Amino acid sequence: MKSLSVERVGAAYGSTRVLDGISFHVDRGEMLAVLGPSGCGKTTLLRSIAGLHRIDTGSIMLGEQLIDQPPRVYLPPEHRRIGLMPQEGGLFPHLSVGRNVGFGLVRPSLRSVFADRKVRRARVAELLDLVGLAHAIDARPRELSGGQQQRVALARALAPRPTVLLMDEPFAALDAGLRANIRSEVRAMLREQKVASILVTHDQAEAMGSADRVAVLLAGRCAQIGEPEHVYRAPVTREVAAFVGEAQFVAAARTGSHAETVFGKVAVLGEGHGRGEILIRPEQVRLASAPDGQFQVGEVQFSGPESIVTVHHRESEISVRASVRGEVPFGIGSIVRAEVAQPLAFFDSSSTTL
Ligand SMILES: Nc1ncnc2c1ncn2[C@@H]1O[C@H](COP(=O)(O)OP(=O)(O)OP(=O)(O)O)[C@@H](O)[C@H]1O
Repeated sequence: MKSLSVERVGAAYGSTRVLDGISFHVDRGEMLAVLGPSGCGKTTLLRSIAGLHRIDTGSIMLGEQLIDQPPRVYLPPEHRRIGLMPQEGGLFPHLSVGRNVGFGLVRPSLRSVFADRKVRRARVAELLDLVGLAHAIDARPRELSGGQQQRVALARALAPRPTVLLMDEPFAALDAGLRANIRSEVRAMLREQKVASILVTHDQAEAMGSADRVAVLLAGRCAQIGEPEHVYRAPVTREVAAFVGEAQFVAAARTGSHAETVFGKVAVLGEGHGRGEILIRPEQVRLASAPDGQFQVGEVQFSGPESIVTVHHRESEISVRASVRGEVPFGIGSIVRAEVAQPLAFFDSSSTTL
């Protein structure tokens, strides 16, 4: 069941177009991550859905309700059942944790649901319990850690039972370890509460690891939307490929569903004929010591559980980076054989270049 449908939405600041015909939907309990370079319009997209920025074309539906369709329909933010969780939590420092969580329950559109003070109190207690902070109800935000403050912000956003939760870089201020924990807790809670959500992030691993689907926004357009693994393995353009992970492009000549490359004949996605490039991710390259190998090790970069090994093709200018888990069994100058996991994405010479 669709919780949010965005159809051909356009938005601008003055004469500068920022969103250009964006369409997607988010199902109940589903998380969509929006990835894209700085300035591509991610925040504007969230603000438009929340009603904080007026769109100029297209339409937005919340469940079955049309909430935006210029110039006729525009439901103000306080009447949209949409929660917003900003980067820094944005808690009110002078209010207790409990009052922060209860803040959104007194808005006019919720008067009928949360009119009774007892009902509001019960909802606040329920939410604080859900995020594991029932004991902190009377504390001030400054008495809590960064991670706890983000959990309060989540409780506050969820308290009014929003249909959709919008999160704008919600974990950016947290350090790496804490971030991974909070992220999976939040994901589990949203799934359990069946709240549809949109997560805006710069962090590719965060998007890939927590979202059900990923949308890549480039210059105000949705370049690709799909399951994380699909977007990663089968990006539609070189730009998308480079945006969702380390992308290496290696010359190839395609015949049908195969291509000739420095790795030999490889299977490629799709069919066609002509010159172009295959996409290779570092973890798709497998290296093995072999005196008759075609590659020579140029550099070994240790980085904890895996190392990045750069190998040079002995008969061309081509180099690729391979990720090797654990101990690297060969040193600089070693001759190795390189194989790639298939099938690989293929881009025609004529398609967009980076
Ligand atoms: N209030 C504003 N007035 C004019 N231009 C704006 C305004 N807010 C944003 N912009 C411009 O609109 C474009 C999109 O901005 P937006 O903040 O939506 O991008 P973003 O993808 O969220 O960027 P970031 O990842 O850096 O937060 C940018 O070029 C930005 O400079």
